[in-house]
Amino acid sequence: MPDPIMSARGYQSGSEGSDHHHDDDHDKHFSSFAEYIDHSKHDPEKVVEVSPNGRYAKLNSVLGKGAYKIVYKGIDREEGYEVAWNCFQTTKQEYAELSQEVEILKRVRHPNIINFHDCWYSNTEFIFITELMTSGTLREYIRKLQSPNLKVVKRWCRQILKGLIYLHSYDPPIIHRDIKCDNIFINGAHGEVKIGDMGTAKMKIGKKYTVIGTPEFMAPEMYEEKGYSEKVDIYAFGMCLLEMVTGDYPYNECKNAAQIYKKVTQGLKPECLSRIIDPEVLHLIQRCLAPEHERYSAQEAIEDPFLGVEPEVVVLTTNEAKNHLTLQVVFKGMDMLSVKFEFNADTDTAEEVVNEMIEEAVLPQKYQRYITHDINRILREMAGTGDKKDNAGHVPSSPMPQNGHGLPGAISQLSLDNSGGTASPIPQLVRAASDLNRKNSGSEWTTETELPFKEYSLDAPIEDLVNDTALAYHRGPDKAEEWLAKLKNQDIMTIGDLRDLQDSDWAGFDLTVFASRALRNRLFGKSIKRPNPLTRNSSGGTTTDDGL
Ligand SMILES: Nc1ncnc2c1ncn2[C@@H]1O[C@H](COP(=O)(O)OP(=O)(O)OP(=O)(O)O)[C@@H](O)[C@H]1O
Repeated sequence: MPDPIMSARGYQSGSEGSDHHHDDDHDKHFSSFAEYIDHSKHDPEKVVEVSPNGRYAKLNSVLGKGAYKIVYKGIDREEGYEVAWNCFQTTKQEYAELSQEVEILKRVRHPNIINFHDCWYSNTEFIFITELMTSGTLREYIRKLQSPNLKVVKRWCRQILKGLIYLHSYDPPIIHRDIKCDNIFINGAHGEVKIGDMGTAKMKIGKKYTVIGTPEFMAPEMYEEKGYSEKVDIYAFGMCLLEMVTGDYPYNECKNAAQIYKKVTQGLKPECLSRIIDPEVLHLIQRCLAPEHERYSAQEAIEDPFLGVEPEVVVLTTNEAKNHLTLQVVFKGMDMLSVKFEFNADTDTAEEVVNEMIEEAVLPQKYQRYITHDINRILREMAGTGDKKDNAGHVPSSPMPQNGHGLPGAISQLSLDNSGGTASPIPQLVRAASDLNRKNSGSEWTTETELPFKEYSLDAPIEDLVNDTALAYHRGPDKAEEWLAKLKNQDIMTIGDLRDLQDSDWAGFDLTVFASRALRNRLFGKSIKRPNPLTRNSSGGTTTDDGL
């Protein structure tokens, strides 16, 4: 039988070394078996232990050591990915007392919290398997980047707070108790930040150097031993933010824990706080370090102006005439949150479209002014592009005032001026408007109210609905084609297929908010409710439905 070690690791004696091995050891030549054994002891990929259920393997590679635990690289043999194998010295009795906490930890699942996969007790050690983080801790990163810029700091803070919001939303809240930059881990490639060292705070009680938490990051109420709440994590987060922006460990002016204790209980803040000049950062830190009853919750902290998400509207596509735009509201700093919609510069106004999306709860009300302003900026820029081409001198003095049809007033004026001249070098936006006016007066275009409501049979092809909808909402055949393709991509072929869908299914079609709603409204026989600023009732509600 071949020696399992030798065959597994490809031992080659000096003279017999073959060149057909291609793993890490392959190019190494050992002069003796003893040398090979010695090498394999240091081989970081060597499996040195296996979990009782056989799923996890511990490798011969230490990722790091803390005051309480040693962390090794491990492998999840079922899924084939690397994990962190954590070894924590404790008694079986203590381990047994943790069983309830462990069950909770197994259920904690959040993108900003390191996953806890499994645990067991073996030979004086509590062993637990967690997600492996590849780029070390936030503290190491701060040292590496010297002083990270505020954009990066904001991104980190949002992620940490999202994790805390999640933990604190449990009933009773899960309190981490040891938030600090060493317990926050980074995955470098995507700048992903996750809270780690979950659940070990309790285990550290009764150990030699017992404090729950780390003195510099401990809120005053933690020293008082009168009980504390999840707000201690926010205090610690405030200290982390202080470290992120100053690069200094808080209270590094203190020589020992006793000095820190004295300062904290007297309400004296770390010296490095006085170096912060940015008023927004300072405000957030102060709200996190405030006495417990005045301190931010995690939710309040993430909504602080320093971290507030800034929506930005970007143009995804435009037609040649630049009057049919596909726009997207992107929330900088919020992963994945964006809203895509179509905008018809001839018939829509920024105000109406934004109001509509707020009514439909697609956008939060608080961004109304911001997004409206940004859409208007885009429209102005579009009109501006046209201006450059307008060497006939038809430059709108102010392209943005809106007329009742949502067309920038000065532009619609211009379109009338140019209605007869096809060769006139009018702005593209203006030319499109005049084209549309002409189409609307003929049979090619119509408004929805002119299309009678139609009951589609269940086996009718979706083309019927899509084409009618595009026609009703002034969208051209290209749009109809686009919508059709997206539906057919998901195997939607007939009206019956569409009628069976849930709201969540519609969300998966990659249709714009507008397209999705227009199709549904047509299918279920409703008109889109659009607030008309000209006919608001006294209570500020909407009285009309202009049928668009
Ligand atoms: N999930 C992980 N992925 C990668 N490395 C890790 C992971 N968890 C811990 N480490 C590494 O192991 C080291 C020790 O872990 P940690 O600091 O959590 O130990 P501890 O004894 O619980 O902590 P402390 O000394 O802060 O109380 C960390 O500094 C880090 O380098």
